[in-house]
Amino acid sequence: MAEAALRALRLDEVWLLVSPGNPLKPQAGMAPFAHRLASARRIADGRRIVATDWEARNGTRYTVDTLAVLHRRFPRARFVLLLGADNLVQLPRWRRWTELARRTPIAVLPRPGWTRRALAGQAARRLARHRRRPGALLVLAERAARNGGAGGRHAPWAFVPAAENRESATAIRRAAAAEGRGFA
Ligand SMILES: Nc1ncnc2c1ncn2[C@@H]1O[C@H](COP(=O)(O)OP(=O)(O)OP(=O)(O)O)[C@@H](O)[C@H]1O
Ligand SMILES: O=C(O)c1ccc[n+]([C@@H]2O[C@H](COP(=O)([O-])O)[C@@H](O)[C@H]2O)c1
Repeated sequence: MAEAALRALRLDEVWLLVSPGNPLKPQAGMAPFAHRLASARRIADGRRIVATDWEARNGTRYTVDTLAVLHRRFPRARFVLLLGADNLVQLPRWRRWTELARRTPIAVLPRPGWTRRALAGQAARRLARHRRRPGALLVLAERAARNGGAGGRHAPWAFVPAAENRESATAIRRAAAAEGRGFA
């Protein structure tokens, strides 16, 4: 997902923001934060794909708050929020999601069983007039920043056509539990 986004959106870096706890997911069965961070670090290359404990260090759990802190801390950087298609379906349940989508460009990657539903879902319909092609996201974000940034236009979003990947954290947790492996 990170590699496809790097290429399609022409990003400088992808940050894997390891969540201290998704506000909409039960903690039960979740690997401890340190294990999840270590696991993300193993798949990152430490150069263009970087795993980070930013949310844990800054005390934010809701993405709208995390991005507000990131924008303040790195005012010259242009951030794009990368989401799997399942999360676009869920987006209307996120805290202050319309504000999040207005301020932050979003790129959605396909996920088996979710892509079609996501592109026909509530968030996609509500944001339809702000949809652009992937290559345009950063150009538009740069233009918006030059014209006054957050107070200006609605941020764009895009669907990134990429190969689908069947992996799922739930399936990995289930397989580990069934084999009595716990968290590797
Ligand atoms: N196979 C996948 N294809 C596309 N996006 C994915 C895939 N797996 C995870 N993602 C996306 O990566 C982000 C982090 O996902 P996470 O690490 O929670 O895995 P998950 O498989 O979605 O977890 P769970 O199974 O617990 O719901 C989310 O935006 C999710 O949509
Ligand atoms: O801000 C919210 O209300 C919100 C609700 C659900 C999920 N998120 C974030 O979405 C990201 C993906 O969640 P997950 O569990 O699918 O990896 C993770 O950073 C979560 O904190 C954020």
